[in-house]
Amino acid sequence: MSERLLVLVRHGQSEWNLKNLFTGWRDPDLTALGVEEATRAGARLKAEGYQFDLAFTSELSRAQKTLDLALNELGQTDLPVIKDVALNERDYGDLSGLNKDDARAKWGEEQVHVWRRSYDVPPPGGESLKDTVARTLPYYVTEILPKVLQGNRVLVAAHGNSLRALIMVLEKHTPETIMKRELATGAPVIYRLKADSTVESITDLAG
Ligand SMILES: O=C(O)[C@@H](CO)OP(=O)(O)O
Repeated sequence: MSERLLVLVRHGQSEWNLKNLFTGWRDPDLTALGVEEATRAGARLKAEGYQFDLAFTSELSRAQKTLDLALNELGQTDLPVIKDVALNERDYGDLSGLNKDDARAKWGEEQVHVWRRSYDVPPPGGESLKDTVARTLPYYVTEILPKVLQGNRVLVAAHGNSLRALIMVLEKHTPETIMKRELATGAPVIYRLKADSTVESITDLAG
């Protein structure tokens, strides 16, 4: 029987997560803690007995490095890896590089929360979650999902908001409930899919 296994993991802490800066498409490296989180993610997956046939990641180094570190722990450094811009973080536009607390002081707590977590209000010059879904979902449907349904065990290392875009569909969130769905760095979320591509089970390896 096919496993139909899909594991999503957000990259480990980045330099800009640590500095509390809006990151989006900017390309900071992982911190030492981020390296540790990514390594731990791979070790957790290995301890639970997971192995993979294929991996996907974004074109940003924090996600690629997280994947490399996890695969190293899994003993799967030769796994085929597909990198695509469709899995990049949500573009934060003009907010990229700004400090989140400075932004709250300038535009107010509520406005910044709306930019960060609302479904369809984009930050100035950037993408809303809805815009992000519009590029990640077609990629998921055409490139990732068919591989899972064919029986490949698939690992995806990407970003808080590009993964929330996929999770919105997988977990059937509404624009309201997705606002509260946070994803911890380096914490794999394991989905088993049914043959009709809906979710059979979810296991969160957070903590
Ligand atoms: O800065 C970013 O790109 C994201 C993810 O770290 O931040 P936020 O949680 O504000 O969407």
